[in-house]
Amino acid sequence: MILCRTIPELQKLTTEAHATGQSIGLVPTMGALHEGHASLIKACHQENTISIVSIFVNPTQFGPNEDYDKYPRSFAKDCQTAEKAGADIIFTPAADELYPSKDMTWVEVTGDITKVLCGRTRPIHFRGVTTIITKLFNLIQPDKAYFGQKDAQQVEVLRKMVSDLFIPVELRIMPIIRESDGLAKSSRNAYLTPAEKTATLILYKSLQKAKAIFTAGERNPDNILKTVQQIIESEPLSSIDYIEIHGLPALTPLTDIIDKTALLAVAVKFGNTRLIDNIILEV
Ligand SMILES: Nc1ncnc2c1ncn2[C@@H]1O[C@H](COP(=O)(O)OP(=O)(O)OP(=O)(O)O)[C@@H](O)[C@H]1O
Ligand SMILES: CC(C)(CO)[C@@H](O)C(=O)[O-]
Ligand code: BAL
Repeated sequence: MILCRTIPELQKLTTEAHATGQSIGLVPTMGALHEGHASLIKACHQENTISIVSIFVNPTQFGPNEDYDKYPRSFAKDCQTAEKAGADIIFTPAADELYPSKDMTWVEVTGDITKVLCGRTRPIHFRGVTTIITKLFNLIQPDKAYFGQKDAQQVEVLRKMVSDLFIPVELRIMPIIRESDGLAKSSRNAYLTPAEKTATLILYKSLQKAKAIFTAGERNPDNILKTVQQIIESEPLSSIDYIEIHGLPALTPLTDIIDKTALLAVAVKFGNTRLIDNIILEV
C-alpha cells in the first residue's frame, strides 16, 4: 500500500492509472476507521483495479461549536485497517493543500434536501461535504466512489450534486454495518461512556419497532414518528435532535400517507455525543 501525503504524489499515481486504463475506486473517509469503513473499502477493492482511501478530517463541514478539534484521529491503526480491507493507496493531505486560499470556491446543493434533518442543526455541513467531495472527485477522477447508507442524507445530497454537475462517477452506496447489539458503527461511538453506550441501544430498538408497525400496515407518518419518539424518550440519557420521515429519492416531502419509499432518520444526543441512524421504509 502506498501512502500519499501530497496532491502531486497522488496525481502521479492516478495519471499513470488513467493512462493505462486501470479502473479507480475512491472511498472518502475522515479516518478513525471501523468495520463500516472496511466494508466500503472491501467493496471498492472487489470492483476496481486500484482502491484509494482518503483520510481527511474536513474542517469546512464542522460548525464553530462542533467537534473538529477532538474528532478521533488514529492514523497508524487506520493504515492497517485500510490495507487489510484492500486499499492500494491512502491519500491524507494537509488541510492547506486542499484549501489553499481563504477566499473559497464552494459547491453547494440548495433546497430542502440540505435544509431538513442534519441540515437544520448543521447548517453549513453539507456545503463542506459537497465542496470537499468535488475536490476529491476532480483530483482523482474515480470511476466509482463508495459511501455508507448510515449517512443517508449525505448520500442523497451527493447523488444530486453528481447529477446536477454531470460528474462522471458512479456512486456505490453500501449498507449500514452495525454492532451485534444493533448500534450503527460510527467513529463518534468512541466518545460514549459505558452507560451512554448502553443507552444508545434505544436507537436501533426504536427503528426496528417503526419498521414492524410499518410492515404491519401503518402508513401514517405521524403515528410512526410518535412511536419512535416515545421509545427514545423512555431512555433518560437520550436527547432528541430530530426524528423525521422523508420521501426517497431526494428527501421529497411526504403527504399525510407514506405512499412511496421513505427514509426514517433520527439524530439523538447521548451526553455530548450526537449519533445518527436510519432505516428505509419500503413501499
Ligand atoms: N456503520 C457504517 N456502515 C456503513 N458505512 C459507514 C458506517 N459508518 C460510516 N460509514 C461510511 O463511511 C464513510 C466515511 O464516514 P466517516 O469517516 O464520517 O465515519 P463515521 O463513522 O460516519 O463518522 P462519524 O462518527 O463522524 O459519523 C461515509 O460514507 C459513511 O457513511
Ligand atoms: C464524505 C466525507 C468523508 C466528506 O468529508 C464525510 O462527510 C464522511 O466521512 O461521511
Ligand atoms: N459521516 C459524517 C461526517 C460528519 O459528521 O461530519
